[in-house]
Parts: sequence; structure tokens; C-alpha cells
Amino acid sequence: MTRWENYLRSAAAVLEEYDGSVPLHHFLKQFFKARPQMGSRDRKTVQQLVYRYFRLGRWQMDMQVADRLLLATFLCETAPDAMLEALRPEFSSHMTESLDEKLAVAGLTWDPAAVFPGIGHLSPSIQKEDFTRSFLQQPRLFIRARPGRKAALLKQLEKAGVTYATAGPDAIALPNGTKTEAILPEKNWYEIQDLSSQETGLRFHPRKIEYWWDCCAASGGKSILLHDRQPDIRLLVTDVRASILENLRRRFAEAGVREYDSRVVDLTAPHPATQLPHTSFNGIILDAPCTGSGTWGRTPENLYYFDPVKIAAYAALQKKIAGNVSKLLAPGGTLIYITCSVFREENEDAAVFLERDCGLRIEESTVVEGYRRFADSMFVTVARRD
Ligand SMILES: C[S@@+](CC[C@H](N)C(=O)[O-])C[C@H]1O[C@@H](n2cnc3c(N)ncnc32)[C@H](O)[C@@H]1O
Repeated sequence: MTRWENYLRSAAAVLEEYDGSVPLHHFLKQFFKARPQMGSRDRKTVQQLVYRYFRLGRWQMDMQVADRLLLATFLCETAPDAMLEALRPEFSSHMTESLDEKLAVAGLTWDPAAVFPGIGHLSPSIQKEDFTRSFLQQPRLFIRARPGRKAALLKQLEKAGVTYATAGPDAIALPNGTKTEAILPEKNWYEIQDLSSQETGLRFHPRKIEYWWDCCAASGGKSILLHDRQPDIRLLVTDVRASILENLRRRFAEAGVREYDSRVVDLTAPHPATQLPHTSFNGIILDAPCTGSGTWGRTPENLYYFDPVKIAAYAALQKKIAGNVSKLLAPGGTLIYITCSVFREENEDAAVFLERDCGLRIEESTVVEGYRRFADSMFVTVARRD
């Protein structure tokens, strides 16, 4: 058996064992740990094959696994590929061609509905063809330069010979796999944060000494962004998970965010206000728990395993939380509702709920498109209490 056939066999073994119940990168770690005979190049090749396989979602499922792995390699890669040269020479001379030309070579027609689960649920502004084709490429790694640090960061990247691109005022795109911790040792000069996520923060307009609440804070990515826009605010962070707030404390300490209050609170419980130190906020960031469907370019196993039936449960959870927290928005205050989802029920329908059921006025509702620029796609609504 050639080494190419061996790689295909190992990738097929992963696909046979993996059932989508844990993130693929966790599964692969365990899979490789149990096979210490595989060298780092073998692991990398098998991992790439498996990720590419999932990038096709459930399109062309009738194919043999090895054929589908090779097709995925042909469609996802643009550089010459030794495995294709050996096993699919009829593909390998077309690597640099457009996707349409490659599909013609393979004799296939792209099918957005087969690639993406729940295509009928997409937010209306999303262009289905471009969106689903974007899954063939992994989104980039983005960092956000913290105030006054961009020039120094760019210098460090240049010194290390890293190819970067600036993408907006504070965003820097890096090649995937860049060892940021080694190259950029001043950890409080930047945050790892997707480009679209950074752009949701353009809607945060905190003024000095205002009360702001990041109510689903997780490890605090949005709060640090908020702090960088105006450090002199009174900040409350909450989350239902105590462990993630521990991460937040460490991350805040590293980022130099010291003035804040934190609480573990379940925002679906009745009367969450009774657990808060303050009950009227000038600004609320509701970065809601969601399907994460706008980030599946990074976790393409979801294209294969996600069941659209789950969308309704997320939408119900989001409404419950939005209904509870919006009551604590002060007159004149703004609630910024964010998801990293591309589903209408979690996005535009939630904005309608904020307006009709929570009595807020919607100032802006936007899909922050990432799929044409190697970033995640998100949704943001700015709602005001008049
Ligand atoms: C999308 S994440 C927030 C990401 C974060 N804002 C950031 O920028 O890094 C959503 C968070 O909502 C939290 N969450 C889920 N259900 C909740 C509930 N019932 N009450 C409060 N927080 C909840 C989750 O634990 C998760 O950390």
C-alpha cells in the first residue's frame, strides 16, 4: 500500500469512528494519542483530509469515502497536491482554476442545500451560493490590536517574517496556525478576535461612568472590546457558567481590566435582577448563546452533523434571555444583541421580538458578513429604550 492510500485509510478510520458528539479537534487529539506510531506529518495530512471532507457538508454522499476525500482536496486546495498527482492526475492539472472550472472538470453541480444544513432558515440577506462556497476555505486567524499597539505589533510580525494583512482600523489577519504567543509576547497588546466579532463592537458607544452589563460574557471578549472603547465605565459581567467566569478573571487581569463586578446568573430564571448588584443599565451587551452557524467555516463537522430542528430551541432561549434582560435597560439606554449565527430565527426574528415584545426601538439590524473575506458571519441589532 502506498503512503497516500495509507493516509486515505486513516482518514476513513477517523470518519468511521467520529460521530459529531464532541468537537472534531478534541476527537482527533484523542485519536492520534492512541496511535503514537503516526508522525507529525502523517497526523497533519490525515487531519487536513478529514476537515476537507466535512467542508462538503452532505453533498455527494453517495461517493466512496476515498473518492470524496480526494474530491474535497481538489475543491478546497489551490496549490499542487502530491496525493492528487499520484491518485487523481486528471484533477491535479486544474488546481489553480476557479471553483466553477473545477466543478466542470469533476462533472458535478454545486448544491448549497446539500452543503449547508437548514439553508431555508438563512437570514434573507445572505447569498446562498457565495456563503456555501466559502466553506471550502478555512477562515483566517484575526487579532485585534489594543489601543495604541498596532504599529508595534506590525513591527514584531515583520521581524518574525509573518505575512499579515490589515483588515480595518484594529484588525490584523494572520495565516492560520501562526504561533501568536511566541511571536507576539506582549499578551496585553492584542486579543485574538474574529474580524466580524471586532466589528460588532463598532456599535458600542459607552460614555464615561455609565453602567454597562455584558450579560452573557463568557471569557469576556466583548467586554474587553467595550473597555478599550471607554475604560471609565461601571461594568458588570455575568454568565451562567462559573468556570468560564474564572477564565474571564484571568483574561481581564492579563488585559489590565480591573474595575468590574462579576456574578454567576442564569438569565432564564425568573427575576434575575434579584441577583444583580445594580438593576438599571445604560448599555447591555447580549452576545447570546446560539447555534454558532456563522463560525462553521472553522468547525465544518457541523455542516455534516447539525440538525436544524435545534434552531427553534436556541431561538426560544434567546427570547427568554432577551425578555428578562431588556427590563433592566434604563430609559435612553441601548441593548446590543449579537449572535454568531446565520439563521433568521436567531437574528431578524429576535430583533422583531425585541421591538414587539420588549418595547425597544430597533436602530440597526445587520448581518456582519464574513463569508466573502475569510471571517465569521455574525448578526447585530442595536435596540434603544425610548
Ligand atoms: C456567545 S457566548 C458569549 C461570548 C462572549 N461574549 C465573548 O465575546 O467572548 C454566550 C454565553 O452565554 C452563556 N449563557 C448560556 N445560557 C445562559 C443563561 N441561561 N444565562 C446566562 N448566560 C448564559 C454561555 O455560557 C456562553 O458563555
